[in-house]
Amino acid sequence: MTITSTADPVADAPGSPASPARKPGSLVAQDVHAWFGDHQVLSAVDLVMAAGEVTALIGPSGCGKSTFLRILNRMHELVPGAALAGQILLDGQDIYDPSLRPIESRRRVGMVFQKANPFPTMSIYDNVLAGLSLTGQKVKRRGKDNEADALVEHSLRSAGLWDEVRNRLGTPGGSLSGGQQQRLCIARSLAVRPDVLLMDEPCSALDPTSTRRVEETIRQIASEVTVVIVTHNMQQAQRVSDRCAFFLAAEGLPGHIVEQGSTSDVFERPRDERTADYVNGRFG
Ligand SMILES: Nc1ncnc2c1ncn2[C@@H]1O[C@H](COP(=O)(O)OP(=O)(O)OP(=O)(O)O)[C@@H](O)[C@H]1O
Repeated sequence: MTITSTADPVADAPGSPASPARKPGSLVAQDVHAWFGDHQVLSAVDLVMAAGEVTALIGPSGCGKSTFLRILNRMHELVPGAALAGQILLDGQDIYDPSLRPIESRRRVGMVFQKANPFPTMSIYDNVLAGLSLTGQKVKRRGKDNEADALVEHSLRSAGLWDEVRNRLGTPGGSLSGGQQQRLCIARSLAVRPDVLLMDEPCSALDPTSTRRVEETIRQIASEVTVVIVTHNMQQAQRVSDRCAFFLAAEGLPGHIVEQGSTSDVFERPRDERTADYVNGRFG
């Protein structure tokens, strides 16, 4: 798919990608319902994902966590037959407002996927910058006003990868280990200066050591970008998140949030018996 943009390509405008300062956004889901054709998969989801916090979405397979994540950056509407109702407010503005272009919503709310997907033959350096053209942003890459170098370094530092790749920025992204590739994808997402970063099981393809590095990265980036992460790993949810939402889809019914709260409350003092059973591994 070719994405074209009419965005102003002035690189040094306020809020341009070259400016390193970032501000986490607050995301609020209000009364969200979702369907694939006639099949309703989410019902009445209300969730506040506070600025600068990590929110974990947990729950058994098929309860709608990934669907909810895709609704948060308008990727759900790309699925044929998909529909939704409700509101997603990013810093108070509905991302589905007709005046806001989907491409802008997807820049402000980035996504990191289950399997790392760098461009394998493209250099590490160019991989970091690859998201900019897709979102209509430009940075000056040559001459004394070069802004790209600083942006690449800042993004790789934020993603916890700089020290490992600083001397090999010209080598292909595909030459990195799986865990490094996932952190490269996080750097690529950060380079477009999102307010929120969505992560769909970002460690499920990684070994325990790489998983811990990505988890450290998630904690580090939370000061500059709000994180919403789907995970099946209960220890991971406890290690990385500030707040948790437990989704469940009872037999034949759409998924909904059974319980949400601080991660310590959800794990140590769950109010609902089903939450207690799930977080203690008794089902799912
Ligand atoms: N593209 C699609 N077309 C039709 N139905 C879909 C599609 N994607 C998901 N579904 C259905 O929507 C429901 C929720 O799926 P979703 O992937 O959001 O759940 P999940 O909680 O993320 O599951 P998992 O933990 O296994 O990834 C499931 O019943 C699933 O079969």
